[in-house]
Amino acid sequence: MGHGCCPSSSSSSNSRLDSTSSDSTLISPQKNFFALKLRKRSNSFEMETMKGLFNPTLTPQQQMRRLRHECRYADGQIQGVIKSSTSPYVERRQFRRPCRYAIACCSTVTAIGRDAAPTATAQVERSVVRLGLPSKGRMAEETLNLLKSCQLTVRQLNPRQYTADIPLLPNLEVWFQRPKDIVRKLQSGDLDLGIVGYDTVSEYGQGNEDLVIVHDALEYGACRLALAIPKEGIFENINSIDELSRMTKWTAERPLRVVTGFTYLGPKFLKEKGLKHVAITTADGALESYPAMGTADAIVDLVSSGTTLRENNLKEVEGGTVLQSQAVFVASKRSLSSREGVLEITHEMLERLEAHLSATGEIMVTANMRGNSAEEVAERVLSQTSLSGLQGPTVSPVYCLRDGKVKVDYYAINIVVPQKTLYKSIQQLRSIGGSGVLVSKLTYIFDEETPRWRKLLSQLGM
Ligand SMILES: Nc1ncnc2c1ncn2[C@@H]1O[C@H](COP(=O)(O)OP(=O)(O)OP(=O)(O)O)[C@@H](O)[C@H]1O
Ligand SMILES: O=P(O)(O)OC[C@H]1O[C@H](OP(=O)(O)OP(=O)(O)O)[C@H](O)[C@@H]1O
Repeated sequence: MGHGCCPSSSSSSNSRLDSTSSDSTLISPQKNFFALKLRKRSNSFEMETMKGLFNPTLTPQQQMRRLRHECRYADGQIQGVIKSSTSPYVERRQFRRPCRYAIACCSTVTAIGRDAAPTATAQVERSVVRLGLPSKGRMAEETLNLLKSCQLTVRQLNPRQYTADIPLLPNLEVWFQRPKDIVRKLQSGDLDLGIVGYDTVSEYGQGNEDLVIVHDALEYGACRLALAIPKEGIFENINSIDELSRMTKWTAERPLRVVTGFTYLGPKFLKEKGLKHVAITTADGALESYPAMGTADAIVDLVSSGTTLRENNLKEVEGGTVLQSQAVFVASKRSLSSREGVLEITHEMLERLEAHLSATGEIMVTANMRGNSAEEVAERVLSQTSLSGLQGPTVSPVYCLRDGKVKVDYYAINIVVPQKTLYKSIQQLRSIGGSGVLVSKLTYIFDEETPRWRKLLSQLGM
């Protein structure tokens, strides 16, 4: 596989391309990596950079087509020449409309067929660590918000770009991908870390032992994968999975028709539950409409509030929950063990996530209290049910100067209390003589060493 870059894009026949500046080409030392700079001819200071990775599952032709498409999105008027000089595939393309931009591209794209499996063999050499985040959909925004709350703000220069970074973690690249692709790319080695729903890890990871859950409860994206059947008709008296499996109606000729987007977890679950005559069909959305349309008897789909099921006259049954899900932090064991920097970044991210999540919903309360000694003040505080704090109150003397002498009349107390019981805590503090109460938000609560980190190390055999 060659590596290098083309000179700035060559001029086109309409000679309006201006790309003599070396700035129009950005060279990445990584293989299979492309980088473009789009330069506005009239204003050489206005530049846009696009970075990306050649997708090994696409042919070079498909890849270049996608690249052209992306370039157009970067600016509605971009026209130019795309050139890939060192690869087996070289494209020179002129666009019809007048060119205002020059586009140069360096690549080492190789002719890997579309059907090439995303296995570890397709892994590119790189020194940077890669984190996959959901590019869109219901997980995207909350993922970015969570990272931001942990001071791991993701910086995306252009909303159409698939890459971004986290300034606090310099050796990390962020890749925005569809949740299922994050799981696939962790397995193929194209990503090292990811944040997705546990349902997605389970469905697309299919028990792959290389995937390891680093943090299993990021506290958003909560839902469950569940079997649901119509409330009425033949299912009126069926309220459990056992009752469903005992229905004599289902035969090899007329099986229970189940529609699901979870074609790995769904059938596996039904088999484990002893349902013998089942025909699975797959669909992408609006599964709840299938039973009413008569195209399925049951569905296996995600449920969170249950509204969609209710509105479509469907019900869950006892024992019909395939799995409970929420957002998780997942990693490739292979990357953790062998790629430099992955373990360190994982540790820092895990510590920040845990400390932030521990602090969520907790409030720091500081107050002054008169007393004869720290012990006596502590006793008074501990006599109140809502003032015990995480490990008990911190009580420290407040020194003041009186008649030329240092005296202690007051003690400052610090306690962490749940936000929910804040008002009760304040009332209890006042009742034991607390005054000057300050309330402040907590960013992190760092524990000694997180059990999740110890568990991860043991899973890695460390
Ligand atoms: N009520 C819900 N319905 C569906 N997903 C939910 C729900 N609540 C939380 N989630 C989480 O959000 C994820 C779905 O996000 P999204 O809809 O963006 O993904 P997707 O449909 O898999 O995306 P794509 O179709 O582009 O691959 C689920 O995998 C799950 O973890
Ligand atoms: O229990 P509820 O809160 O009603 O949520 C459940 C619904 O949400 C999801 O659909 P989504 O809105 O993501 O659309 P989709 O089916 O097209 O993916 C899921 O597939 C259910 O249909």
